[in-house]
Amino acid sequence: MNKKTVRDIDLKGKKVFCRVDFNVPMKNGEITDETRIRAALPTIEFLADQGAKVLLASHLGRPKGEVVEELRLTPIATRLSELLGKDVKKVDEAYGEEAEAAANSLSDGDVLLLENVRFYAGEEKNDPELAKAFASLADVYVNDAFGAAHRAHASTEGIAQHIPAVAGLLMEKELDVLGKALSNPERPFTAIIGGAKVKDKIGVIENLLEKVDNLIIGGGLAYTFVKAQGHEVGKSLLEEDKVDLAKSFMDKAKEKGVKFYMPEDVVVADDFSEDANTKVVDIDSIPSDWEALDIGPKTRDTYRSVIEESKLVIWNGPMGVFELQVFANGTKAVAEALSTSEAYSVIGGGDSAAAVEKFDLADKMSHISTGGGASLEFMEGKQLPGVVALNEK
Ligand SMILES: Nc1ncnc2c1ncn2[C@@H]1O[C@H](COP(=O)(O)OP(=O)(O)O)[C@@H](O)[C@H]1O
Ligand SMILES: O=C(OP(=O)(O)O)[C@H](O)COP(=O)(O)O
Repeated sequence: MNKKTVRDIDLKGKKVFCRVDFNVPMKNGEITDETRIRAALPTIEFLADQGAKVLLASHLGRPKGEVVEELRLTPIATRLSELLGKDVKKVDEAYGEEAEAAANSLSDGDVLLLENVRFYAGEEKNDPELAKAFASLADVYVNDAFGAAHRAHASTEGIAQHIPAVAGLLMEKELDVLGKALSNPERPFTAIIGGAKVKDKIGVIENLLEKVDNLIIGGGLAYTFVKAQGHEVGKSLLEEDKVDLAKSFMDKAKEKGVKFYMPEDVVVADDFSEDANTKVVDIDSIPSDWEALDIGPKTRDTYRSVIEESKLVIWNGPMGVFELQVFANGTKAVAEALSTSEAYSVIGGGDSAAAVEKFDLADKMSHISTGGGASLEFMEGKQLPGVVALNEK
C-alpha cells in the first residue's frame, strides 16, 4: 500500500481523531453483532500503546443529520470498554465545547468515544466547516473505517485535508487482502450479491460483469431482476425505476459469457414476521399479495453447486431475511457451501458477516471484510475516497 499507516508516524502524546466503523446491527438498544468493534481493537490498542490520546468517531445507522436517541453510541462505549479492559469515556457530541473539553482531559493512552457523526447534516455532505471542526479536535487523523471508505463524508474524507492523515491497521489489512485476491483472481470467480440496499448495489453489478465468471443474485435485490425477467413479484422488495437497468445487466452478462444465476423458486410470506404463513413457489408464481423473503430449495441446490465449483467467491448481502429463522435457510445454505468449499471466500457487508457469525461459520471463511459496499466498490476497481484522502508514503 502506498499510503502511510499508524506505523509511519509518531503518536506519543498526540490527540488522534480515529474514524472507525462502529455501524453495528442493534436491536432494542443491544448490539447484536460486534464483529466491527472487535475488528477495530488492534488499531485502538496500538494507538493507546504508543501513548496517543484516542478520540474515536463513527456513524451508526442513517439518522440523516438529526439526533436520533436510539442511534447514540453510548451502548458501544460500554461494550468497547469491556473489550479493551479499560475505561472508555463518551461525550454526547462529535465536536464543540464538550467534545473539546473531553479531548483535552485525556491522558496518554486514554480512549474517548465521540457521538454519532451522522447527527450532523454536514457529515454526509462533506461540509468543509464540519471537517475543519473535527480536525480542530486533534493533531492526527487515522482512518480505520474501511466499511465507510467508499463514502466521501466529513469524517472519512474532508478531515484528511486539514491534519496529517494515515490508515489504521484494519484499513491496511482489508486493502491488502482484497487487493491480493483481485490482482490475479483464481477462476472460476463467482460473486454472490444479495441484501436489501438495491440502489447502492445494483450499479456494482455492471462492473462485476467485467471480472467474474458467475454472478449469483439473491436477497431483496433479486426481485428487481425477477421483474426484469417479466415475472410479477407481489409485495417483494422492488426498485421499479431500476428494472430496465437490471434487464440491461442480464443482456450484458449474456454478451460477456458470464453465467447469471437468479432464484428459480422462493419462500413467500403473507407477513414480514416469524409467524407469517409461508410457502415455496416457483419464481413465475409469486402471489400478488405475498412477499418473497428467501430463496427456495431448488435455488439453494443450484447456488451450492456453483460455489462448490468455484475457486474464488466474493459474497455480499444475505439471500433472505436471515434474522428471522423461517427465512434463514437460503443464507445458511450459501454460508455452509462456502465453509466446505475449497474456494478462497471473501465475505463483505455488516449483515453478511453477522449471518456467518450467527451460523458459527466465521472461522471457516478465508476473509470476512468489515465493509459491504466498500469491499464491492474496491473489487469493482473504484477508488475509495476515504483511502485516496490519506497521505502518501
Ligand atoms: N427478500 C428480502 N426482502 C427484504 N429484505 C431482505 C431480503 N433478503 C434480505 N433482506 C435483508 O437485507 C438486509 C441486509 O442488506 P444489506 O445491508 O444490503 O447487506 P450487507 O449489510 O450484508 O451489505 C438484511 O437485514 C436482510 O433481512
Ligand atoms: O454498514 C455499512 O455498509 P455495508 O452495509 O455496505 O457494509 C457501512 O457502515 C456504511 O454505512 P452506509 O451504507 O449507511 O454509508
